[in-house]
Amino acid sequence: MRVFDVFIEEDKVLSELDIYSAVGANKPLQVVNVRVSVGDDGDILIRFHGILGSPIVSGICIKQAPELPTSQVKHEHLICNNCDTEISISPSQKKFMAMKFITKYEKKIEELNILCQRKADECYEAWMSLTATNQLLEKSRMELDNKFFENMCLDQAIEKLAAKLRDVSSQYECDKRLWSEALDKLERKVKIMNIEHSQLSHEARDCASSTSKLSKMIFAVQALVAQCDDLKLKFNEEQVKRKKLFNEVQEAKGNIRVFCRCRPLNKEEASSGYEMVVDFTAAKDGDLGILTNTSTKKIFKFDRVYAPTDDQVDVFADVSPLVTSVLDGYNVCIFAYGQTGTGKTFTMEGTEENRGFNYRTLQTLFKTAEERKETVKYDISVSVLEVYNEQIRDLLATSQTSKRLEIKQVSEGGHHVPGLVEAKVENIKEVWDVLQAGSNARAVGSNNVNEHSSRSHCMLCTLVRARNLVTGECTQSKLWLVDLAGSERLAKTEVQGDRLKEAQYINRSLSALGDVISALATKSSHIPYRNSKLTHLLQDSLGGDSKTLMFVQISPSKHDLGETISSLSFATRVRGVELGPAKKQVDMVELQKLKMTLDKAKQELKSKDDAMRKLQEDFHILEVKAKGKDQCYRNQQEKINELESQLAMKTELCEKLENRLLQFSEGMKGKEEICTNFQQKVEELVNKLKEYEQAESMNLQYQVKELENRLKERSQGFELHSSILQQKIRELENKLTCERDNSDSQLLQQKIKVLEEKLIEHEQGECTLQLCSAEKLAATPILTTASTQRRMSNIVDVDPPSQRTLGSSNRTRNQGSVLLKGTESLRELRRKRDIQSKGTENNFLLSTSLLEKKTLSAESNKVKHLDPSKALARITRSTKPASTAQKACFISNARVNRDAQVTAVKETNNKLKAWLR
Ligand SMILES: Nc1ncnc2c1ncn2[C@@H]1O[C@H](COP(=O)(O)OP(=O)(O)OP(=O)(O)O)[C@@H](O)[C@H]1O
Repeated sequence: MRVFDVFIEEDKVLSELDIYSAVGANKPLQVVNVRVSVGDDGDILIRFHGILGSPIVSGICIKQAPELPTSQVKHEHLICNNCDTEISISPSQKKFMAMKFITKYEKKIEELNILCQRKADECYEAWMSLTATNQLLEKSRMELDNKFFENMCLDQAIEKLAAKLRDVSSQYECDKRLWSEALDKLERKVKIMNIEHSQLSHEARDCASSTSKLSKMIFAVQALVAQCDDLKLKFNEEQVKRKKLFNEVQEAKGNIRVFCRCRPLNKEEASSGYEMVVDFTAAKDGDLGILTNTSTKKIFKFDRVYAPTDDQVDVFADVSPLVTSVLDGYNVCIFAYGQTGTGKTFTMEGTEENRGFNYRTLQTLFKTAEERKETVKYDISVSVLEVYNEQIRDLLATSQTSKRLEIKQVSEGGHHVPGLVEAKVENIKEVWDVLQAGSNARAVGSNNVNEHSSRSHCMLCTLVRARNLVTGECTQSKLWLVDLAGSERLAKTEVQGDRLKEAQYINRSLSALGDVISALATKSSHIPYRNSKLTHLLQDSLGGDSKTLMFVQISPSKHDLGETISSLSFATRVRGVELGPAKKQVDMVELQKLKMTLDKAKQELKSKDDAMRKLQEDFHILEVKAKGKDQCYRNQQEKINELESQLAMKTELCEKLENRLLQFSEGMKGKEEICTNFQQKVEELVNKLKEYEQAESMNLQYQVKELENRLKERSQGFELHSSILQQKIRELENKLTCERDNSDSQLLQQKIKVLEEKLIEHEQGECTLQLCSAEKLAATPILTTASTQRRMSNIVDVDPPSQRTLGSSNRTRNQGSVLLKGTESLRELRRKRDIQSKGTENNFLLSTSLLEKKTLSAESNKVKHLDPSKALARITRSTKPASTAQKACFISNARVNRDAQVTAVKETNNKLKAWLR
């Protein structure tokens, strides 16, 4: 496409100039603001002013313009300054001259541009160093801010810690107060409890002292009571025994007691096939049935009936009370009557495995005597004898003498056999030895009925001498245990000679016994005791005041039925004998003495009873008192125990609380130490921060001063340079006025204007930098938290587009300024900024300077034919936007500058016009 038709208006050289983007393109490019000129040497110079980016030009088509006819050429005239003559010049000459001037001016402009570029570079370098310094400064500020922030954090942490410490200390104080109050309360309670404890202890001590006396009295009374109780117990025991004996006496009253015992069938009888004729169905009631034949049964009644199955123990259990009555001073006679071989010896003597009455009786006597040894002293002696053929034979005599033993009466009712051995026995072993000796010495023969039957009456006499230690009563009693000889009828035995004689003696003695019993039964005035040795010996123990027990021994065999019935009949007769109540065999001499002692004892007992009664009353009173005291003491003791337990608990609690208090106080001490350490650290940090700030501020001041000096120097140099430039411009203006008629003057003027604008902007940029440094200088020494924050916020709030707008508006408004007035406006601006720097924010001026710098940079980029946007970006990267207030201030300042510049440009234009006129 054709860019323009005519290149030079007056002297058309080129008619067309087409630019193509591709070789062989049909249409040329449409390019705006491209200027083409032809130099003196005919070179064509093409300027692409409005091109953005880097387009490739592939081809340029130039067409030479056709020469104008002479009639169309206009001749101009020049007037000589010396002679005022008109000199006609042709357009070509004029053109040549203009070209010369233009070339000259262009060279100058180029030089100025180069100079300006150099200055711009210097300014840029200065700006860059300033930016670096600013960055350093910013970094320092950031560090300072960080430090400040850290300091703030530390302050906050300290405040928090202090608040915590305050809370803890307040809590501690509160707790301490509470604990101290609680401790005071506890101490008061403890004191009260201690007082109460001491009072109670005192009371307890009093009680204890009183109780000791009381206890003494109690002990004494208790001893008396124990004695009394013991006496009572003994008395009761005696009473019981007496009652028992009384009952027994009552039982025995009037009758000789008869027990019937039946042996079992022996082997011979069993083998012979003899039947049992004894019925024991009613044996418990004392009834014994004898089957006389198959249809009839004869009943015999006795005190006790023992079956063959009853052993020695069972039998003796019923006899033992009678035996022990010997110890009470009664004469007792127990004899076994019955047919030979019915078990008389078995019952009285027994065997080693089954001991009989003799052994068991003496055993019981010794046992009872031992039991009563504290109250009664017993002397027991034993005599063993037999009556054989009416002769008394001492079975304990070691040597048989020819002298016959005779029975002699020693006192009323009392009989004695002089020369009879009375073996004093102390224990049961001695008794057994004695019994064995007697048994061995007993004459044992054999006959047809029972080869082992004895043919003599074996008699064991136990003489008991008793002395009551309490009452002093003395008794002498006898116990006769008699194993009678067999009672079988003579006809049946068919004995002859000595055996017959033995049998006759036995029968005679047994019939004498029967006579005595009959006499006793009939209560005859004469009892024929002396008819036989047996009855004579048993005189004091059979009938009268004595207790008699007869064991009738029977055989169960049918073979012995007749003898059995005979024995039972005899026993029945004996059972019917009423002897009357038994009497104690008391020694009369001793009796008198005993009566005396009894009276005395009674009197003593009476007095003792009275004393006892009094003591009992006193004891009762004391007991009641003691009980009351005991109760009181128990209550006091319980209270003491309770108080002691409470005291222990409280003491434990106090100890625990004290321990906790100590622990807490130790913890508090540790915390206080930590807090003081923190405070010290914080103080150290604050001092360090202050020192660091001072050092930083000093450094910054120094750097700013250096920059200021450098800027001053540069501004001075720039002023000098600008004054030189102004002079040159004046010269150029002068020259231009000379060529006012020249057709190229307008173009030159425009170029000059552009250069002036650039110069003014450059100056403004320099001034702004100076102001900025001055403001920094003013702002740096005093750094406060608020100002820093405001500065930060202001930097953030800057609006880049507005800056650009302002920059562009400034640029457009300054286009019409005049160079001279521009320098004046610069001075004015500096003055105003100096004033403003004292009252306005540093950042505002910094941003203003940055905006100026941006404008300058943009213009300088235009000069350097560089991309303005890049230059602007480079500048804006190192700066931060200003706030709205700052923008307003900046706009107002810019307006002032602009007005001043406009007025200056107007004045300059007026002057130029006048000068040109
Ligand atoms: N109750 C009994 N239980 C068992 N055996 C008995 C019983 N009674 C007697 N005997 C036995 O009968 C036999 C004769 O007894 P024992 O010699 O005692 O009779 P006795 O009447 O004493 O005769 P004698 O008149 O000839 O002396 C003995 O062997 C004895 O062991």
